[in-house]
Amino acid sequence: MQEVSHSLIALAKTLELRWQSYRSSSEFDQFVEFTLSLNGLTERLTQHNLPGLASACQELENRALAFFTDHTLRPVSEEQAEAISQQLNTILQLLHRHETPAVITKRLSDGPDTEHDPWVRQRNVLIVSRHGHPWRAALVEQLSFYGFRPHAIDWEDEPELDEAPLAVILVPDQENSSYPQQALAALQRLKQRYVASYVYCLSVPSSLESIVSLQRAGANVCIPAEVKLSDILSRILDLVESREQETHRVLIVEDSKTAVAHIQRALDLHGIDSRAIHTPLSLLQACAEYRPHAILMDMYMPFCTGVEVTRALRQIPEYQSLPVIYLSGETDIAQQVEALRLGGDQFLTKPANPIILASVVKTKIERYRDMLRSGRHDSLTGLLNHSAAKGQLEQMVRRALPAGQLAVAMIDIDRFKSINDNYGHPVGDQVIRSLAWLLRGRLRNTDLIGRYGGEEFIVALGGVDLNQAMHLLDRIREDFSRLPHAHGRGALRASFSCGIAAVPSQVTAGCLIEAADEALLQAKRDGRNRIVAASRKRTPQ
Ligand SMILES: Nc1nc2c(ncn2[C@@H]2O[C@H](COP(=O)(O)OP(=O)(O)OP(=O)(O)O)[C@@H](O)[C@H]2O)c(=O)[nH]1
Repeated sequence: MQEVSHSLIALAKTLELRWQSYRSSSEFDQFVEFTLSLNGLTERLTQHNLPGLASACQELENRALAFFTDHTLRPVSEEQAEAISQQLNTILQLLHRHETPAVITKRLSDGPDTEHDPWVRQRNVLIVSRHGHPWRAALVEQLSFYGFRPHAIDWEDEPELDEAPLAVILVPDQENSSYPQQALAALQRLKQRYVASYVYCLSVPSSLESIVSLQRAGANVCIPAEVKLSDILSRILDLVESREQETHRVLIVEDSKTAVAHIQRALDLHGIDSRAIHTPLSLLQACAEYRPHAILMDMYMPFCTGVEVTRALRQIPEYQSLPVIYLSGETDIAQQVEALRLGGDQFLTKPANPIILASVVKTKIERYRDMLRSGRHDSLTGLLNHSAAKGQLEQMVRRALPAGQLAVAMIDIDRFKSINDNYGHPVGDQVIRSLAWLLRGRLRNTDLIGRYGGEEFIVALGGVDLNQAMHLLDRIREDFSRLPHAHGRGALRASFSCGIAAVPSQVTAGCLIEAADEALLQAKRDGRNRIVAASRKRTPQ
């Protein structure tokens, strides 16, 4: 946690220094360096799930980038520089204020009933609506269950919060009609005060005019009128779900050493790892060893063209969708189109602007990762699916043994068939999703959470022993049993049973799952809505 906030603050410090260097020298090169730092900070804020701050940074970056393309704007006027200084100061102040709460502080609590249990995310969400709006109470109740601190205010009220909210949710009085002036004014006021908070406007009619006016006033997300409350919650929960931080690996296929140095510098500045090969003949070996997430391919090389190499690469199933970005001095549009038709993903003209190069590479890699992820994730809940969860558990066991700690819980919703039978499948699905959100909201990013079967989930907690896991999951069990699930005639309550096993009693992923499953069956036999610890050491088959 410390490490994360320090790295953000260090980046902010560099940014500030670069801006000061530019201000004292007025050299455009320094301005470029400042923009590069800004871009790095935006990326890092996105990775740290601070979308509000990231978009504030992005806005400043766009403002700065205008000076790259429009030469008539240079040198930067005093007035423009002052505006940039102010925008930068606001971002830096917010960043310092966010320093601790910005990062999810989830660690295993030593004492079970401490007031501020670190496993629970205490993050403010501001709901603005007319007094007594029916959605207000429902949002407050649901958000509290998932570990948020909701605050509801009327349109004209000033919020009294100890820190900026993660999100602001605007609920208009009338569904599916344009936001009245009073709501737009409140939105503007709040956005000015909480620059970094993410603003959701609910029940927005599908008219371009309405969406544009809300965006101008500061809305980040406009949710159409037909979207249900449960889906709105899922979007807010997605906001806090951190993505695993992974490095981006890029393989450069380029015969010119100068071009390689230029590209590697640009990638390096943006935290992208790279390796270069000077001949396409060693491409397959480099791909196997380095496992790149994208390839930057020169178009014209001594042995063959980039297009030929890419076509050959696409014959190998493993590399069929690996992003390939061509780099060439080629400006002939027809040639570029042909190159893309033959298997490339993007064409950049050399020498590429470093910011554009890094941003294209990152975008392509993110899309590629999303595509890979979709095969590993369950579509109803967004959690890891059965086989991906098993694979990840095996890795966690390997990392934990021989001396580390790891606990595995199998969780199964009680009498789920009767929920489906009495209230219908869509309500059953909603109960499954609610449990997924609760687990996502309460567990650490490093924990494994998977949907193991229909209404069965698997959880693996690294660095945690059996007793600690029992305590933690029991709190989640208790909260889940109190959570109301809306249906056509009111709300129902559900519960789950859970079995837990841990290393070192169990020494393989298979043994952990079997032992936890056996304990889960015992929990069902003992009356459900309870947690049972595995009692027996299993021998690996
Ligand atoms: N709505 C919905 N139902 C599902 C899904 N996957 C499985 N189910 C249903 O979940 C039910 C599971 O029922 P059972 O295994 O008999 O167990 P149970 O009713 O939960 O009872 P206990 O586990 O003994 O407490 C079956 O009726 C499945 O059809 C799903 O994705 N959505």
